[in-house]
Amino acid sequence: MHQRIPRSLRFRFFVALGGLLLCAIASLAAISAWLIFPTLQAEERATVKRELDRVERSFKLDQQQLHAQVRDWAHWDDTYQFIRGDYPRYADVNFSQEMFEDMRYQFMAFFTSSGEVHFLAGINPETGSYQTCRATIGDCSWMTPWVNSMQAAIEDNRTDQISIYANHPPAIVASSPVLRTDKRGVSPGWLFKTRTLNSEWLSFMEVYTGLPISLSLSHESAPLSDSFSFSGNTVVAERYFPVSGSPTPMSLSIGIELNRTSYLTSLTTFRYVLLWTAGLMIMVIALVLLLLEKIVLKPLRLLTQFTQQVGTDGTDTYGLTKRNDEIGLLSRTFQEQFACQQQLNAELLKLSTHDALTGLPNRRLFDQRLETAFAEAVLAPNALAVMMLDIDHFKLYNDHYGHQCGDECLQQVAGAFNSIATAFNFLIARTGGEEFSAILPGVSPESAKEIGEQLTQAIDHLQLPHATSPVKPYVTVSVGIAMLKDSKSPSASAVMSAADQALYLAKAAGRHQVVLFKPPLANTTFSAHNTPL
Ligand SMILES: Nc1nc2c(ncn2[C@@H]2O[C@H](COP(=O)(O)OP(=O)(O)OP(=O)(O)O)[C@@H](O)[C@H]2O)c(=O)[nH]1
Repeated sequence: MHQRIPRSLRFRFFVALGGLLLCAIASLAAISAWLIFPTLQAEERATVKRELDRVERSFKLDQQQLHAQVRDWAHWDDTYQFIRGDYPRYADVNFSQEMFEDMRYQFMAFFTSSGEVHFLAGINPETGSYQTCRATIGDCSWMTPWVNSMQAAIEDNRTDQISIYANHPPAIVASSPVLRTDKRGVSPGWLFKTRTLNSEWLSFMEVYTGLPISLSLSHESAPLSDSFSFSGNTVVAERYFPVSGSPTPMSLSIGIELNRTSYLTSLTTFRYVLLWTAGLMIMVIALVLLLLEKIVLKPLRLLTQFTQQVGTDGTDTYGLTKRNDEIGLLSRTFQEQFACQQQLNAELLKLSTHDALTGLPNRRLFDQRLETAFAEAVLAPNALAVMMLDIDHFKLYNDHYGHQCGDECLQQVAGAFNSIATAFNFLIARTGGEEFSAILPGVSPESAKEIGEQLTQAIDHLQLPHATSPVKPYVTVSVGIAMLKDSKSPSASAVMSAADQALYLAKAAGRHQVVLFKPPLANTTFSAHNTPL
């Protein structure tokens, strides 16, 4: 039966590894949420901002070109003469609908130095027809808002600059004072040119920038700023420009719509990388677990079972001791240690149950065996004889030959006793200094006496010299025997006591004899019935 380990190494390792895996996944999620995704989003915003910058540069370039063209025209002697009234054919020679369309001009206005209209030309946004006038009347009345704004700019001294007019659609307006080509003298007036930011202009900008562009006017003044709106696969970004020449504060916004392909591709790639990383991590951990289970945990589990099993039947069921690794070494060491411990236990047991001098069982073992034999005899019921044997005049032996020789004598006597006990299969123990006891289960009184005789004869045959013995010139023994059925009460101690009494009689009767205990008869003394054989 293998003991279950509630907090096994395997359990602890799995828990630790599970925790580690959770931490790693949580870290990946945290890094993604707080580092990778914001970085990707910031990168996307930067990309959109760069595109807005590019569109703004194109827009500014268009304004500068218009301004440059206005200056070019305004600083031309022909224009100078025209505004002074010295070149009447100027308009016919230089202006045409094709020129306005080619240069993407909507409207052109010449003003005198006092701000009066000198000449106006433009393409009517309603009809698309080219018109030239000297005043904003009749077919040229559509020019009135332009002229008003421009005259306001002249009054405010806002000339020689580029502005955005909040018309519908809005327009960029460039102005310059008219001067001679060599720029000498006083300006006789001003030249204004407008370029409407209409659908044609948007198409032009789209071709120029390669981006879809939108334009809108807002009735709120906004500083130069950006706004972004991300939705699905597209991002709409707008850049706001302040608008001049309007009675109320207004702003113009140029918007672009961009595909989020790059961002979404990066996102998808990153998610794939993340998934693959997590998947690979789980796979590696599963593989590590598998290897760990196969290489370490399973053998360790078997080793645990082996250590439990070796204590009971000692078998190496899983062949662990044959392994050439640490588990094999541990198993072999454990097996050796266990064998060594078993041997030590056996030796300890022998030491605690056997007499060190003679090697015969000692009193402790004798008492245990006597209790068992007694219980079995009572249960059977069966005959049980016990025997007490004592060397005669051993004190005299010791005194004469010395204690050392006494020990050797004891060993020889014990050896002779043991031979007989082995032959008749009974237990004989050294239960005192020169006293021995035997248990003879299932023997009759006669057989017991016979065995007693054989034991005394065996000692006689040893012919161990005992010069001071009054009995014989060699070592002799006396034997007392008692049958369980003859003892005073049915107990192990009672039968031993009876055997002791029989031995006493044997000694009293001159020693070197076997006496069988006889139970006292009514009105008779105990000793009268226990006579030497
Ligand atoms: N050498 C030796 N002597 C022992 C040992 N154990 C007991 N003896 C001796 O055995 C002797 C027993 O003497 P007693 O009890 O007087 O009996 P005895 O001299 O044999 O006389 P009886 O038994 O009456 O015949 C003592 O002198 C003990 O010292 C032992 O282990 N070795």
